[in-house]
Amino acid sequence: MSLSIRFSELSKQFGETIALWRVSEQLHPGDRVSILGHNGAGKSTLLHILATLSRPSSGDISFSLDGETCDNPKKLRNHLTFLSHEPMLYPDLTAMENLRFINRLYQRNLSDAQLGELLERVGMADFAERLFRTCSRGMQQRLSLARALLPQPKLLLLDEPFSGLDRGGVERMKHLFSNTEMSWILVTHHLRLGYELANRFWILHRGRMLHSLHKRDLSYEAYLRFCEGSSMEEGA
Ligand SMILES: Nc1ncnc2c1ncn2[C@@H]1O[C@H](COP(=O)(O)OP(=O)(O)OP(=O)(O)O)[C@@H](O)[C@H]1O
Repeated sequence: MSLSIRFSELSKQFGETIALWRVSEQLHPGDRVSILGHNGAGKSTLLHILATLSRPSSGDISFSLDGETCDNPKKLRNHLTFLSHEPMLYPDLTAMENLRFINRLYQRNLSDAQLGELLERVGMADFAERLFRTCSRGMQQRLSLARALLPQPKLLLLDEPFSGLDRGGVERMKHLFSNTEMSWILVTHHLRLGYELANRFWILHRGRMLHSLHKRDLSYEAYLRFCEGSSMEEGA
């Protein structure tokens, strides 16, 4: 199963605020995109629309599964998952119980051993029996990633996935995002990580797509200059 997205002239307004203005792009299977831009540039707004969680005020967006147009959000959400600021996990369930619940929700039939392996991949194997509400912020972030990976999506939408993670957590996520056939779209203020991991870059500025770049032939210095053009500061 492959997933592609094409959107054109997408705009989103919240009352008087123009969050996105006539943004057009395409996402092909295997694309790894970093979305960059200053605070309020429209990155999360775009990600929410791509996640089918928000509708644009105007413009067109079309999703294809194996080349067939699909406009059923429920079906699409089986193939794309979203790691947002909200953990979307149950505070009074343990890490493992949360994964069992998500497993049933997506009807994936993974065994406890497979769920254990997933916890291992995100570095949470030692905390399988810990209640989610008693997990530290970084642990919660790791478990949120496990939730997003569990359905084995074709596209992972990632809003600041590195926030709250220690160095080991960042390294694990880097490894996961570099060694996957999944497409992903990453919103980040970490310019270096955004460059290292992605093969495409969408730079937003005041709701507009200022630059859409491919990594081939684009040095880190040149990339930084494009980012600086939208007056961003380099992240850690
Ligand atoms: N639900 C909302 N209601 C009203 N305004 C909103 C809403 N969501 C976003 N906005 C506004 O839309 C604009 C774009 O916000 P968005 O969250 O997409 O930016 P961002 O690039 O993700 O910013 P940041 O880097 O700070 O997370 C901002 O001016 C924001 O205040």
